[in-house]
Amino acid sequence: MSQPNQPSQPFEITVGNVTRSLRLVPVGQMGFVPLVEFLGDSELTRAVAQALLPLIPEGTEALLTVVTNALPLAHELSDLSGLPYEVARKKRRTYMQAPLIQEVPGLTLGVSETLWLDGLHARRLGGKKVVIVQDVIATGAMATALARLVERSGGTVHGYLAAFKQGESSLPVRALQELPGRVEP
Ligand SMILES: Nc1ncnc2[nH]cnc12
Repeated sequence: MSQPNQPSQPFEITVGNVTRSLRLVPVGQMGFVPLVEFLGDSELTRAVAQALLPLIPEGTEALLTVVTNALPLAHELSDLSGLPYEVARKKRRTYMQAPLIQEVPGLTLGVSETLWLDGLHARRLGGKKVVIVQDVIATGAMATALARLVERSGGTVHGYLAAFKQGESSLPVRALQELPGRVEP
C-alpha cells in the first residue's frame, strides 16, 4: 500500500554518463530522502568511483569503509587507486581477533549501531593516513565513529570522501553532489 504523503517524483542524479532516478524513502522526522543504492548497480558504482578518484587527498595510504552499501564503492575506489581498504562490520564474527568495538549514535536511516573492526585489520591501519569512504554522509555520526576506529587503530584521519552529502555536518567532507536533506511530500 502506498503511503499517504509519499512524494511521487523520484530524485534524479547524474554522475559521468550514468543517470539514476532515486526513489524517495521515509526517514523518521526528516521527511523523505532520496535513497542511494550501490548494491547491484555496478555501472553507477564505477561512475561514482571514477568521479571520486581525483578527490582522494594527496598522501592517502589506506581507505576505511563500513558494510554494506558503501562497500562496492570502496572496493572500486581501491581498485582504481591501488590503495588498500579495510571494512568495519556491523556484526561480530567469531573469527575476529581482538576486534575494536565502536558505538554509532542514531543514524539517518536507522537506529544506533555498533561497529566491529577485526584487530588484524585494525593493525593494517596503524601508522597510516586513512581516508573514510562512505556512500552518503548526512549527520556525520557514522563518519565520526569510523574516524575513531582509525585513531584507535593508530592511524590518522586524512579526509572524508562520500558520493553524496546530505544536510549539514561539521566534517570536512569531499563529495560529488548534495542530496536534499529532506524532501517535502
Ligand atoms: N540517502 C541515503 N541513501 C543511502 N544511504 C544513506 N544513509 C544516509 N542517507 C542515505
